[in-house]
Amino acid sequence: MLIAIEGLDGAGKRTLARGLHTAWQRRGLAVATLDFPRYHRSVTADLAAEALHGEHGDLASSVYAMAVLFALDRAGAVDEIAALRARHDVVILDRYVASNAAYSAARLHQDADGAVVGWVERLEYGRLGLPRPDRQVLLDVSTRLAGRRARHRATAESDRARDAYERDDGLQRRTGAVYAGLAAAGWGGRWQVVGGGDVAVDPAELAATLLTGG
Ligand SMILES: Nc1ncnc2c1ncn2[C@@H]1O[C@H](COP(=O)(O)OP(=O)(O)O)[C@@H](O)[C@H]1O
Ligand SMILES: Cc1cn([C@H]2C[C@H](O)[C@@H](COP(=O)(O)OP(=O)(O)O)O2)c(=O)[nH]c1=O
Repeated sequence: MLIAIEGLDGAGKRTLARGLHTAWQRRGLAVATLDFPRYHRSVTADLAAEALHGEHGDLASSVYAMAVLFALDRAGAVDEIAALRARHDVVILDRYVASNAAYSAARLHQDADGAVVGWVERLEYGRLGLPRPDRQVLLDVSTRLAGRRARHRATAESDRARDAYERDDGLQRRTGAVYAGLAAAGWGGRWQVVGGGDVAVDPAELAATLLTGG
């Protein structure tokens, strides 16, 4: 089973991915987690991060160029995803293709049925041959809470200074709206929205629901 966790910067995706990982392991399942972008393992991922921290000239100003970098990072992981799936019952992806759709549409002030969302779908699921996830989990926390956590993390961890996307409150708000639209439309497969109203998500409970298909 391929499960993608999606949401805003600071939504708590990494924390939830760890919680799901532990919950499934406790049930005796073989679990693997893969984070995107694959920092320090993929040059394209590192270039994208560096661009979002002000390097590489006007690279970050191009929505499509940034999306191509993130997409090529994933394209380089197609074999790795297949190998992980072959050896595990569940593979958790911390961000996946829908991140590109949501952030790119938000940057262009488009919504979930805008042109760039279709372009991401054709590029990544089409040309680059990325597998569609069995389930996409949208961790739907408010922009306010996600922003507060991202700011806190930036002060607590020296290597986590906020990047251009994280500093842009308007972008985060629009990204949240696009994510909601993608989930409502079932973009790229089935979605489960959790955490709405900033309620705490119980990973063990969610792990059980995802397995039973509820
Ligand atoms: N449910 C939660 N309750 C309280 N703090 C949380 C929760 N989830 C995440 N955090 C904290 O918020 C920050 C961002 O969480 P993280 O999982 O790294 O988010 P993301 O991967 O979505 O950017 C971290 O400092 C984390 O410890
Ligand atoms: C994976 C991915 C991330 N992004 C954006 C979301 C984030 O704002 C930014 C960095 O990804 P993120 O996973 O949040 O990295 P960090 O650990 O540095 O916080 O890139 C895309 O626009 N498209 C993608 O495909």
